[in-house]
Amino acid sequence: MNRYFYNISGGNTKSLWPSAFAALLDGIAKVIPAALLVDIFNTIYRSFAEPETGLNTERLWAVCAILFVWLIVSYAAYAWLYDKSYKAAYSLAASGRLKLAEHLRHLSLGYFGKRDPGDMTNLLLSDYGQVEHTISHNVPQLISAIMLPLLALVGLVFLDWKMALAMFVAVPFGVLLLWLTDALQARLSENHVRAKNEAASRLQEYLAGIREIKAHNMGGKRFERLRLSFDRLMRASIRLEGVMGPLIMGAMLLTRSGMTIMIFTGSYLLVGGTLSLPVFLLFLLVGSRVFEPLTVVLMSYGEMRYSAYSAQRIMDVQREETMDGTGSIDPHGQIVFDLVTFGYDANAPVLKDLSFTIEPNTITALVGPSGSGKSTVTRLIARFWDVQQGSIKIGEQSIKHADPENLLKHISMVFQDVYLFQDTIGNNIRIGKMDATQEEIEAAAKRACCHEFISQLPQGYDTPVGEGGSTLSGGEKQRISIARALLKDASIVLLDEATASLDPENEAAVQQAINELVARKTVMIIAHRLKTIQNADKILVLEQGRLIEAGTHSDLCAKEGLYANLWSLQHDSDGWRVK
Ligand SMILES: Nc1ncnc2c1ncn2[C@@H]1O[C@H](COP(=O)(O)OP(=O)(O)OP(=O)(O)O)[C@@H](O)[C@H]1O
Repeated sequence: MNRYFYNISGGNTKSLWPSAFAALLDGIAKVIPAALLVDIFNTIYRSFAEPETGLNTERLWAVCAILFVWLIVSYAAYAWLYDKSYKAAYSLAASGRLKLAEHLRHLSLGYFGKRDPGDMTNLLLSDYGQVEHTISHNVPQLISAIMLPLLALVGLVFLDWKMALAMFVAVPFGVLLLWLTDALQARLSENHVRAKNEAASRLQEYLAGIREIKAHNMGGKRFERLRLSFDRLMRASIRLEGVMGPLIMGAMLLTRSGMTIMIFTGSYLLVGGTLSLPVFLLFLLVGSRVFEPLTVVLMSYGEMRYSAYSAQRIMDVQREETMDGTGSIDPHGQIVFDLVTFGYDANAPVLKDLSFTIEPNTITALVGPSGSGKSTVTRLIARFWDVQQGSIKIGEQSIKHADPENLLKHISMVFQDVYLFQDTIGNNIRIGKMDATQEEIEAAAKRACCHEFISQLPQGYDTPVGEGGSTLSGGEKQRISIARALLKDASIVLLDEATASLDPENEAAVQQAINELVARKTVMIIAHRLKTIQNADKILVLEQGRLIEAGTHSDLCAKEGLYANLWSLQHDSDGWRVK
């Protein structure tokens, strides 16, 4: 139970206390009118049983006054309960989501490779939603449902222990039934959450890939995957409700049977003359109050069990080890790879014993066949992953111990597949420097050769772009990402050169933008067309993750190795060149 509360509160159990206390007050407030009603009945009953004393109107008025005060106090308690429990739930979920998103930012990219993006979205939205609901609704109910019977039991035992025993005798059996089915409930909930996440992920995949699905006429196959996932969800839902429903109903009936047992016992004792009518009435009234929240909480037991798995999933991600470090790099230092071995899967190295040095303010090109590990090298410099063997140093600092924020502050990256956020063009450029002025943004855009096309758009820099930048051409997106990098003005530039697929006009503009970007920087460029890098200071040739050649263009041509071979194979038109 401790673990349950620990998990649903995201490790902050104290945040549940105000709502628990409010629920307790609310619970107490609920039994008071029952006791007062019995007093009213008692007063009226006595005026009939002992006519000579007459009706004690003063007492009746006093009880009415207390009832009135109770009304105000219970309203205040209820309002407080609402305020505390909802605030606790929503603020826990909001801060928890942000904390988790921040935590995700510090995880290795390898972690995301192992998980479905749809699953991560569900974790942040659906799982937190589930936990939010449990904290705002189920936890206060649970506290009220436990405390109320306990308080009632203590009070009623003094009044008539036999009646109190009759009232609560069935409760342990109801709880026992639930306890016995706990493991089954946990398994069914787990299956259901998994099926729900799977269906949401398939749906997300289907919508994100709708263009490809249409283009390749894949509707049938992909739709089949989607249909199957919905089918699995339906079966998991039926199993969850169909199996757990009767069991929970059984536990509820068992618990509620206490009321019937008590009525039988009360009638028997009343007839036998060992129980007074007002006390019997008091038991009936308190009983109806006590069993109501108990029943509600048993009904929501399934939901609480369900949210336990959601909370567990959230905590599992929270416990994932982050990429930490405190060191600062010297952005003007050498970049040194020393016997680096790395694989996305530790047992299948993609880079093997890789050693090289990049001098500051020089341009180094990475060349090699597809899959030889070029992109992997650039990702390792930015510490998207940590290496398994060897070390990467920038200046004297091993990046394994560098603060990732400090490291990335000094690196600009331009990828082939540019991602633009669903925001204005101006704000997409501003990502390079969040406090940039409009003038700085426009200056960067001019240097990246995108000011002209942006200015021609109806809303200029305020033009919104669709998620992923779907409303712009490939070349336009490339230039916006270069403008971002120019605005950032980092000392190290990692560039996945991507002009090959552009039309000549766009290509010339992107080439000019790249020239602006790489001037006076330490640059590592992945070259797809060798003509573009023939003037690089150093060319590294990779094959199957090993460095097989290194030198200038003329050195490598003279060697007549892989580079010379690739060079002679390429017949590209004139393109961008390192000056
Ligand atoms: N995120 C990843 N998870 C697992 N394996 C990966 C991942 N990224 C790349 N790989 C694998 O690592 C190897 C090297 O990939 P990398 O992208 O570094 O090669 P590359 O030389 O840049 O290729 P290309 O020129 O085609 O872009 C490939 O076998 C690739 O399948």
